Amino acid sequence: MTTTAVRTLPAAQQPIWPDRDALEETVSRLRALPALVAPAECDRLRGLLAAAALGEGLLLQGGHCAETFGERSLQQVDGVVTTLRQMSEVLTRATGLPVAGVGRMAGQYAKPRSKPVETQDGLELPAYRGDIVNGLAFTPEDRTPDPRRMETAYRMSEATLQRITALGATSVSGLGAGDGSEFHVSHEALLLDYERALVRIDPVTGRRYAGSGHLLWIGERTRQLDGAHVDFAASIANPVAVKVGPTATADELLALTDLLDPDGEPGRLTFITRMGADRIEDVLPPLVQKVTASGHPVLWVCDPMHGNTRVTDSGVKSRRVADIAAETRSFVAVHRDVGSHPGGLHLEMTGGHVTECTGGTDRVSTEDLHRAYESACDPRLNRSQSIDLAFLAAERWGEGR
Ligand SMILES: O=C[C@H](O)[C@H](O)COP(=O)(O)O
Ligand SMILES: C=C(OP(=O)(O)O)C(=O)O
Ligand SMILES: [Mn+2]
Repeated sequence: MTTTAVRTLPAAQQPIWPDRDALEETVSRLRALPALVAPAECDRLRGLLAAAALGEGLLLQGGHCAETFGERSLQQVDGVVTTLRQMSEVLTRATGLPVAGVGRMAGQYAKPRSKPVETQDGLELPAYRGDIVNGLAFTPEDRTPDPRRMETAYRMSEATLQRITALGATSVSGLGAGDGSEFHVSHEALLLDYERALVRIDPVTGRRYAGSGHLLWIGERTRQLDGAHVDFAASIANPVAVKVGPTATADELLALTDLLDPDGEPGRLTFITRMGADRIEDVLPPLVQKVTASGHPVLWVCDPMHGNTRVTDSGVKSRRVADIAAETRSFVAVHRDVGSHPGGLHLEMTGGHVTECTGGTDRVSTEDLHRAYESACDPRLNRSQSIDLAFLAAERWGEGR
């Protein structure tokens, strides 16, 4: 498909940029910048995901719902990477399987929203769509989409990758395979002006790679078969994932495998299911059965966060660790029943002591939520709740081995 044709496909969840000149300027500047990740690094991750898809490994993907701009966000990188590493160790010890650590990091700046606008005290403004689009403060200045933010997102991603490298958790080629310190980055490929501007051709192979992150996923709200996001994912050689919610049908998933992984190459395509603890046991089995029967070697991963969001009586978005644990348990049980491999976890989490989800060893209560609610979007597991979940997962995954 030509670039012109790609641009005419419907693209959900895109901002309306008021300043078109600034958009064009920013896009041409981004086009001239180097890719943030290298093709060989993306291929290396694809290899790790292939092992997981074949039952010989696990994916542990985690980080903030929405990364934000500024120094504070860079300071939080260490906590997320360290927590993911500790969780990986717990999982590897219990299962004997290598765990591919992948951050929701260095590019997780764009958010799809349920509503395009937010109203407070009679004032209606555009919804916050992530720091790459607009600001969180409820003012007309902040909420007006500003395309120049895309260049800031690039610079912040660059600084985040440097920080990860400084931690010795660098991805890939440099540190060599299998030494336990590999780390890759991922984000939702939502903002197409940004993603398209960072696609680069690998001079070695001539293949097109997204240069914005190693693994990109398509969200639940933008996975339309005839939409621009799926088309974009089909056009790049990186490993890709798709979020799969409870309304997905087996036919849709089979169509996605045909569009995104026509050659059935393990490691190319991951389905991240996010059904909700109360629905997973009804809706997941037929999907897994039919995709498995088709012979496509997709990697199945559980996001136990997005199907379990609730709004408290005081209007705060939260999640219960008990629901997150229950969906994780059911995910493993469903795959064991079908005979497929439960391939890992996708989490919204942080290394800090936030109070956004309730429960866990440190017993965060609904009353505690206001104490340290720092997320710009969805509620994350704090450090201790993340480690709790790693032990729960280790128990479940360890049982069948
Ligand atoms: O992170 C995911 C979505 O952006 C988020 O769940 C949407 O939340 P909303 O319903 O507040 O728009
Ligand atoms: C938007 C997200 O999830 P989903 O597409 O599954 O709703 C997310 O992962 O933050
Ligand atoms: Mn989220």
